[in-house]
Amino acid sequence: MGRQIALLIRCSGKQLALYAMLLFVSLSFSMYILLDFQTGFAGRRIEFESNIQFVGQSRASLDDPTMPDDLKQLTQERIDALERMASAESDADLIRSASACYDVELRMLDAGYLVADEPALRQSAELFDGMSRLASPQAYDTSSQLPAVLVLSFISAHVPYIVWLLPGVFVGLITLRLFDAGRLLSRAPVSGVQRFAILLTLQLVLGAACVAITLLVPLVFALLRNGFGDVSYPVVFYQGGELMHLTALESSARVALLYLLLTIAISLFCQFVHCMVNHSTVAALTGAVVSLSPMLLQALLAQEGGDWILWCPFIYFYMPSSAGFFSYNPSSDVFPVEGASFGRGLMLIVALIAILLIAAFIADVFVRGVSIRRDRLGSQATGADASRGFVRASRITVARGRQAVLSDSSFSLDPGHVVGLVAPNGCGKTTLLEVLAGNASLLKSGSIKIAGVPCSRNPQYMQCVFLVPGNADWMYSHLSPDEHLALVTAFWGQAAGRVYDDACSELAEFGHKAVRKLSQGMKQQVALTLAYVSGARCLLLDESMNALDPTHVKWHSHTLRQYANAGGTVLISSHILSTLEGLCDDYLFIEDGAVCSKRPDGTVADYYAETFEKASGNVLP
Ligand SMILES: Nc1ncnc2c1ncn2[C@@H]1O[C@H](COP(=O)(O)OP(=O)(O)OP(=O)(O)O)[C@@H](O)[C@H]1O
Repeated sequence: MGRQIALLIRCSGKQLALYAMLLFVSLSFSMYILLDFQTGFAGRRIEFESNIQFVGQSRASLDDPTMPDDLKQLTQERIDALERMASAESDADLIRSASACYDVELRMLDAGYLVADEPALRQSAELFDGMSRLASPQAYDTSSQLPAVLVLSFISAHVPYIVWLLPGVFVGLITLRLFDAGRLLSRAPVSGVQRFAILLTLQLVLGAACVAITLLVPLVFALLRNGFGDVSYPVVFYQGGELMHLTALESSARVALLYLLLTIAISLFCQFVHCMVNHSTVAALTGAVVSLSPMLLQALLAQEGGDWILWCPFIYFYMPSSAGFFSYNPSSDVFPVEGASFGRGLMLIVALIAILLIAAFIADVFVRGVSIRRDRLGSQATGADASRGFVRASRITVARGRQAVLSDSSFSLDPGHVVGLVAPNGCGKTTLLEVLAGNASLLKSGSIKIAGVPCSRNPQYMQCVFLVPGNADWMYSHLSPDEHLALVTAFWGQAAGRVYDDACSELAEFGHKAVRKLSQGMKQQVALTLAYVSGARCLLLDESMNALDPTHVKWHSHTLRQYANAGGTVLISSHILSTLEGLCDDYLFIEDGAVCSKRPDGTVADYYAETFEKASGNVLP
């Protein structure tokens, strides 16, 4: 499994690089703006300066003989504090005298001499008291003065919340796309548990890489611009009604931890949704929309906080709130709800991730497991005339939704045979190939067995069979043929023989190009080579040679013959009957909604004309 995961990580490397580039451009731009951003303290300084203008007025009021003595005393103390602030030579002096000033104002408020917003005043007094107790309190006016490490929490507070969702959605999208229904790896012979473990590990590794990239961009930027700074720089803020003290490093570590957990939660949620809808884009978008809930909850919180909100893990993902406010700057808007704390949030988030993990696992393994149960039931049906053969279909009825496509059909395919599948458009060739390839949900009754294993997505069955669909959508457009070959070798784990080596060397010329840049014929060459490399004993080819040039038709016909001679079974559908003519030993025709096995006396083209064209009266002059 390690080899498979390592390969998938390597295959995702290009997308990761693209992510890093996009992020670098967008974050660098916002960082450029943010690094000159005024911190809250700049506002405080203005406030203090305007207070000092009132010193003169206050001093004059001291001459009023009617003024009570205790008020005179308090006013004098306030004037002293404001004057100390005005002449403060260091940040420490400024903060300590501001704290003394708030303290006097509080006493004036208590004595009934001051009319003010009491909660705000008390909070400011407490914050400045907390700051003034720090060993070296400092007051930075702009973000470009902050220690580099603190820029992470500063950025977390200012970058739009949507940026923090990007890695989770991105990781969800690129990992789940690999296993989307119909894609190459969705048919890999791995168990549900193994696939789940692969996806989970991939999400963790890529998620951690994305988080590292996202945090590294502002960190490098800040290092260049701000210098290293002091990692023990104090951060003071309110949380759940309590004054908190953190160092810059602790605050940034909280940001990184929350970010990683958020990424895991989103990608897990995407995986959970993917089990239900089997569409990676829908899953990733749903994950993104749900992940926006912290913003909605914050909006709710601002209006009315209720105790219930404390039990919503999503609100703790709101990083400016949970990780400590972005600087020394005293803040009162961090978790206004009493009882909310980072510790509690962490506990709830971990519980949420555990629940998502279990839910995704159950959905992934058990929801898909339904088809296995049905297949077991199907396998109990006894065959009428299909008692031998490597592939055995016994009285099968196949339907797409309510529309029956094939009814009550039995046939068998022997090893060493190349069998042509012939019928007019829409008769059910593709549907038959899909059901033979393990899509048991199409099988309504009867049984299909390959090498004695009942049709299902279970690994033993999927190991025996390899379907090459008619179009190239099942391959990964951003990966090269070489990467596809590596995936098939890693997941199917077979690949042997000279013929397969020859097929691979045929691709050497364009093996490094992304599949989306190949022509139709080149894509078909890649697809056929993947089939040989899989080592599956039964190949199902859906019009897989229609775009090949005559030379490649000859080459692959020869290869398929060798493949059959080595004990393989090939079922190939095509409308180009001349291609089948020189290649096939037997034929399956679909007539009147049922499959029948025949070896026509004359050419297959004559049989086709006789059976399908004359029957429909659709004969050209
Ligand atoms: N995805 C689908 N959803 C619903 N019905 C489908 C789907 N694909 C095919 N069908 C229906 O199933 C029937 C058989 O289609 P199928 O694609 O198996 O035929 P075919 O013989 O492969 O045709 P062609 O030669 O044109 O490729 C058709 O009636 C078609 O309308």
